[in-house]
Amino acid sequence: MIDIQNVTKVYTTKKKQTVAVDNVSLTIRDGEIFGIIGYSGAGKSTLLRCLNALERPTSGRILIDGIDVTALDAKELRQVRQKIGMIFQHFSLVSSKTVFKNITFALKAAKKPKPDIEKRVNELLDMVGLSDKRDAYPAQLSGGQKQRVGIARALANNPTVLLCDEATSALDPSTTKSILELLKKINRELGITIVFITHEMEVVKHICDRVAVMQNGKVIELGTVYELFTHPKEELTRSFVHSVMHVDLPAHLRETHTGTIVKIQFEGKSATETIVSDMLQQFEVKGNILHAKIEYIQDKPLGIFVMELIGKEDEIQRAMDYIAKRTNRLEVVSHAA
Ligand SMILES: Nc1ncnc2c1ncn2[C@@H]1O[C@H](COP(=O)(O)OP(=O)(O)OP(=O)(O)O)[C@@H](O)[C@H]1O
Repeated sequence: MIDIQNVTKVYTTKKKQTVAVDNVSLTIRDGEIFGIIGYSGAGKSTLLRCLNALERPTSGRILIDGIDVTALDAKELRQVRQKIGMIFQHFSLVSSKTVFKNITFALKAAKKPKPDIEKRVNELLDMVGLSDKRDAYPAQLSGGQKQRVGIARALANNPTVLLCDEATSALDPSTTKSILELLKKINRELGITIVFITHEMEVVKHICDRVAVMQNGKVIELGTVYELFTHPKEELTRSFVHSVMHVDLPAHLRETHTGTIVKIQFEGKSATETIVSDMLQQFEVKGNILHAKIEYIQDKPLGIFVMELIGKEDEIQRAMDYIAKRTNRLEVVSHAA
């Protein structure tokens, strides 16, 4: 378990003081994939770097499996760091060394015997699907392959925690997906706790169990990914959710419609029920679907429908009340013209 207790990090330069992390407290459970999302400058990297003591907090404590990493001397820190792997946005590979050498580096640093090193590197290359690239140099690899080497290197010493600093931000969408799938597999099969920082809600949706939203050094919202997608409380969280779930209508549709336009959110069970067709059968209204999107988040459905309801005013109201009762989430986008 990672227990972050009242962590503050202040950078002091000649000109100014920056509070990069502002009194953050979080508990990250064993075996979960925990996301930290925020825009540039929110303090995500600084907080992540505090977890493996690349940065020392100005105040507060971080306990990893009960060990206070903020209070270790250099030797103790080296030992603890072997249990905390890290991968980076720009991979941080040594360009003059082969894939094999890049990975052995971590094992040599941990003073592993030579025959063990050879065996372990082959295992790792197999795990990340790069056995055929053992003798290639980083320049001969694609971005996704470089990140796979980064992952193999981070896992070399069997860490219990893997820190991911914008690990897919330099990759295209399909390569991002394959790296996220690999990380999920590692989490599932090896039970490694993953902390993933990102500015992309799509990534959070794909991989995380829980997520903290950071702004100006503070955690402003925390919950399971499904909770945040279905009931975002803060404006910033809503805008992150909107970036994935957006169902904006073209302006001309808003202008030319004759009926009442409603937006309906279906969550969990309600997404699998025949609510719309029941409504159309029970009330004298016609429904015209203008926009619809269903996402599966943590394997649970979340649907957003934008519909135009056409009929008499009181019948539309009764139809809307019916849907609101069964879904709890109905919003009138625009009244009948
Ligand atoms: N070494 C440093 N010295 C001074 N200020 C720093 C240092 N590192 C970060 N900062 C400042 O701390 C704040 C938080 O930066 P941080 O890199 O943690 O944010 P972030 O959310 O990870 O953003 P990004 O994704 O752009 O890295 C920013 O205002 C940044 O300028």
